[in-house]
Amino acid sequence: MLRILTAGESHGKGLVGIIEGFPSNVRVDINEIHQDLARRQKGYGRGGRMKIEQDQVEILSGVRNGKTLGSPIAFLIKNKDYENWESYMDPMEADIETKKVTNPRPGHADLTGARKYGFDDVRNVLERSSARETAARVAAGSIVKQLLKVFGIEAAAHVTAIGKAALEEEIWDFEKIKEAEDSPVRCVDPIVAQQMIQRIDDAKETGDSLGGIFEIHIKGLPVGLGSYVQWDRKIDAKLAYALMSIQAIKGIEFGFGFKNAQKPGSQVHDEIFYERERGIYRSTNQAGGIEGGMTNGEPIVIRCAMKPIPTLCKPLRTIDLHTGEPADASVERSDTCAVPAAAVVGEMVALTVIGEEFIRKFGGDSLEEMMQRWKACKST
Ligand SMILES: Cc1cc2nc3c(=O)[nH]c(=O)nc-3n(C[C@H](O)[C@H](O)[C@H](O)COP(=O)(O)O)c2cc1C
Ligand SMILES: C=C(O[C@@H]1CC(C(=O)O)=C[C@@H](OP(=O)(O)O)[C@H]1O)C(=O)O
Repeated sequence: MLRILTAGESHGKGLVGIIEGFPSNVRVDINEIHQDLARRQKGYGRGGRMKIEQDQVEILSGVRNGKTLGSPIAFLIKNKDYENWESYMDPMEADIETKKVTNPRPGHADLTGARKYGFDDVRNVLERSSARETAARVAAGSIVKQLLKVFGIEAAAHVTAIGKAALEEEIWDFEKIKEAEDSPVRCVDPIVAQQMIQRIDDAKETGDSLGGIFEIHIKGLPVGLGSYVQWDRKIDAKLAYALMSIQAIKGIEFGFGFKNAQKPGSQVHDEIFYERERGIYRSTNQAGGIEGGMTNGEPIVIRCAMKPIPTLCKPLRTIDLHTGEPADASVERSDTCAVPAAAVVGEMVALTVIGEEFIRKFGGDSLEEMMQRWKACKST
């Protein structure tokens, strides 16, 4: 079973990731991990922190001479910002008296985290609840991506809405979606992209923040990842779990999930056809590639809704944790909008779920073993 764990505080020394249950003999290209880390850092609307960091991964174990060993892969991503925070974040000798954060931000983990863990300093919560953690998940996802690529599985993500600026047209062409990479807001339509940029500028100007929607497409999938036989083996359920765990993701749909709810079945379900050369196929993919908790061979299409960033430069009302008196929510610096970055995180997190199911179906010891079983499965 593939398992991924992360550790690390946002302004601590760094982020650590462990990938357990990854097969041996998979070639790992560190430059590709760096490219994915850089993709996550980009995107119009990010704040000052992204000017400080330039995420690079150091692999600590589980890889030898560029190939995986089957042992746990551990890696480190250093936080450059740590040098500015060392005196407050040193694991053994931090100054915990000055610079206490006592005004919890509505929408962030601050208040409930402090009450749950018994802190009088919200810093103890915000450090780990921060989406800085997603850098480690992207690095892990990038390694899983390199395994899946060997089997022709690829993912891409694009942003379909930022605030009210939204794409009207549905885009299901994978190559077109990849073009979103060239857009500062990761949107394939340059006119809509410009509207999105304008919305972000307006929000920044007024001290506000924005959320939006991104869409993930995964192609090249075999039939039958996941299963209908038990509730916790359904692949849509697993994807939803993993994607909802990304900071600020509050909604998810597969295919035309919400639109389909308003249509009769005759206009929704993807009819089944067969041709000798082509095999079994569908002419539509309204289900988004998943039926009965299993991949049906069509591309997976998932849409995720991200709420607006909780830290507002024009702060919302809150209370001072120590006195209970009304106060402005704390603000140091913040992203105005991070939907383009979250799209990359979503892409990578979804690939880790696909990787987990792929390993479950085709065996997880070595790449060669997986290849044999995959080929055998393909020829049936
Ligand atoms: C890529 C990314 C960047 C984010 N940047 C910020 C930020 O700069 N400021 C902020 O307050 N929240 C930011 N968030 C959102 C918070 O981390 C998130 O809202 C918080 O952890 C509370 O969790 P919840 O929204 O899932 O309930 C970001 C989220 C993502 C995915
Ligand atoms: C550090 C990252 O995102 C951070 C996520 C985040 C939050 O509250 O989630 C708050 C901000 O951190 P800071 O307060 O240091 O500016 C973002 O920059 C990152 O994506 O690498």
